[in-house]
Amino acid sequence: MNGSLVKVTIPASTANLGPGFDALGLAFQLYSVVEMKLSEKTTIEIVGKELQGAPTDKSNLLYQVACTLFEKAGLPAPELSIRASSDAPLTRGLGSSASAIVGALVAANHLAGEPFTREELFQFATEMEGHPDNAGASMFGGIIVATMPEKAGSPIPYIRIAPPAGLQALVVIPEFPLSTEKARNVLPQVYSKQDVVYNVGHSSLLTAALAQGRLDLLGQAMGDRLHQPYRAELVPGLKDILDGATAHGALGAALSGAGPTILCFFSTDEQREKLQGFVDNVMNSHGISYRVMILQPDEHGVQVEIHQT
Ligand SMILES: Nc1ncnc2c1ncn2[C@@H]1O[C@H](COP(=O)(O)OP(=O)(O)OP(=O)(O)O)[C@@H](O)[C@H]1O
Ligand SMILES: N[C@@H](CCO)C(=O)O
Repeated sequence: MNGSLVKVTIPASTANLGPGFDALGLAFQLYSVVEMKLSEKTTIEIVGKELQGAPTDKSNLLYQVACTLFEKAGLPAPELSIRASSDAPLTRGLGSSASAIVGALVAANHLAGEPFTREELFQFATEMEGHPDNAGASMFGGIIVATMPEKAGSPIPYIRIAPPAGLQALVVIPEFPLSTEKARNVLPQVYSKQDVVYNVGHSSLLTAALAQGRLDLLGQAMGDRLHQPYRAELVPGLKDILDGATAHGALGAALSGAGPTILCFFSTDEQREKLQGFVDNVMNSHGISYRVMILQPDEHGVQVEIHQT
């Protein structure tokens, strides 16, 4: 039996950045940790308050993903000792499921003797999530531009962009959870040509602005008509923040992933202070409990330490 303990640190992430629905992701310096080793009998320990509620039996996502990795490698289902903790909350739009999937794949791949490359692990993570935005950011760090491949089962085409210098995010995290499934179920099946053209233009401009460090264009480029207008009914305060953020210090604002977290980009202390007062007013006027975090982009993606036991 491989006696090593694999410790994996995975960044949380935000997806979409407004118009880049299922295509753009950004990693944050907000981390979860998965420790995994082969064992006689499976045990799963969940540490800290953010992951409370996650199952501690073999239905746990981390165990399930590790088993899938072993199966893909042609190995029998393993018994594992798993310990998980996180500074990022579950079901809030900060990519917890993607970071868990990425962490479990990377850890299990080491225990299985590294049969797969990082690119292949990204493909598996994307297939499990159904879209590459959060998974790419957690795997590689920085800003990820990615799409599903034309042919199922093929490598995921993506480009990583270094985050522009000085870019920071103020994230407003409501206390209530919102599952991605619920937030996808409110989206229409069909869109008008005008709305599709709007998003193609905005997402393209946003990607180019991020690549060239044009923070001045984020406010215009982050407009979206594909998901935020429909998800606003699930997130009190979202519409007010999206409508008013750039007049109150933000470079641009968006729903983070499927929500309910709301993301406001800024780059100076003055902008942050103005924004903080604005979001406090909006959230309090809606009577919503929330917390605010200031987050910097993560540049490294998933990190691995191996400890011999
Ligand atoms: N460390 C973990 N251990 C077990 N299950 C986890 C872990 N992290 C996330 N999950 C599972 O992922 C679910 C959350 O996934 P969901 O896609 O709804 O939200 P999210 O990933 O936090 O948000 P988003 O995808 O919008 O950024 C949790 O309810 C839980 O089942
Ligand atoms: N792109 C996804 C992210 C959440 O997993 C969505 O907005 O539904």
